[in-house]
Amino acid sequence: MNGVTPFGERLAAAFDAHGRLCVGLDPHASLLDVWGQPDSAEGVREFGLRVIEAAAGRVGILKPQVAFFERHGAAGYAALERLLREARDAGLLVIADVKRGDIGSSVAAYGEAWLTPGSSLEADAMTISAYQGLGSIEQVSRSADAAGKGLFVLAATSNPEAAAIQRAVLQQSSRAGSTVAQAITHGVIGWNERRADAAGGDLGSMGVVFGATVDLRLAGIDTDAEPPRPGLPVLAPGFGHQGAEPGDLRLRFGSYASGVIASESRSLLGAGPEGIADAIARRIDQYGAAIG
Ligand SMILES: O=c1ccn([C@@H]2O[C@H](COP(=O)(O)O)[C@@H](O)[C@H]2O)c(=O)[nH]1
Repeated sequence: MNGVTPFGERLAAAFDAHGRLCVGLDPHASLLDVWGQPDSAEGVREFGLRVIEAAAGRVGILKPQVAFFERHGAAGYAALERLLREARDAGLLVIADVKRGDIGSSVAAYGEAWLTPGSSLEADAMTISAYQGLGSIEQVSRSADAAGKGLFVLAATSNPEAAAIQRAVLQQSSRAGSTVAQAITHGVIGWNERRADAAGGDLGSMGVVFGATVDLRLAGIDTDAEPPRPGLPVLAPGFGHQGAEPGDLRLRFGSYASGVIASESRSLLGAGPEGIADAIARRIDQYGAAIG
């Protein structure tokens, strides 16, 4: 062990302290308008600072959607750097929703940008895709792990049009006969199991993205199976605006429920700067009741 606290341990502590709500930071142009902010880099920065102020101390996890900062070019990235720093300084675990994927050496470079301690874009975890093969994320998985960072690999995403690809059945490889979503999920579970031999911990540091709107069984994921050990972190967008509700959490995720991070963006952000703190507090209570 190199003395860093694994992401999975920090996530488990965030669950214990604040429950499983994750506030999505998605400064859509229409929301900036509601918040009285211009659609500019300054606007997304001010919007983000207020969201962080409302989230800090109430919730444990923040998920900035990087696309809404990238819209504003270099100045948008400068705003995001400031927000990542402020959020982490305020004690929030930050998952950068960047969805990067490429050949292994290029994904590793994305990992250096977002997960290197001290880098200007440092987050606690990032979203990635393995559609160029599970081997393409091996290198970034090792460096994330060494830095105590986390990864969330797209498996069964919330958008309905993803089903055709994610439910497709593999023809070759040791996972022939599995759906794409299942092969990715089992690859991630296997990675956590191998790490657990060395590191222990109740929750792994590598997770998957399962949309809260998805019937996971149709994607080949058995939600009645024995829960994985260590537990599997599941980043679950789709609550709120996309239609899933806290009461769906156990129903949808079954034996994966204990690792679920329930992510909501527009449904909270739409409350505006005056209402967001109350909206967050209400949702925390509802998720708490749903998970028991
Ligand atoms: O499967 C996925 C993966 C990521 N997302 C992202 O989450 C938020 C959802 O926003 P809402 O306003 O709560 O609908 C957004 O950043 C997506 O890019 C997802 O929706 N589904």
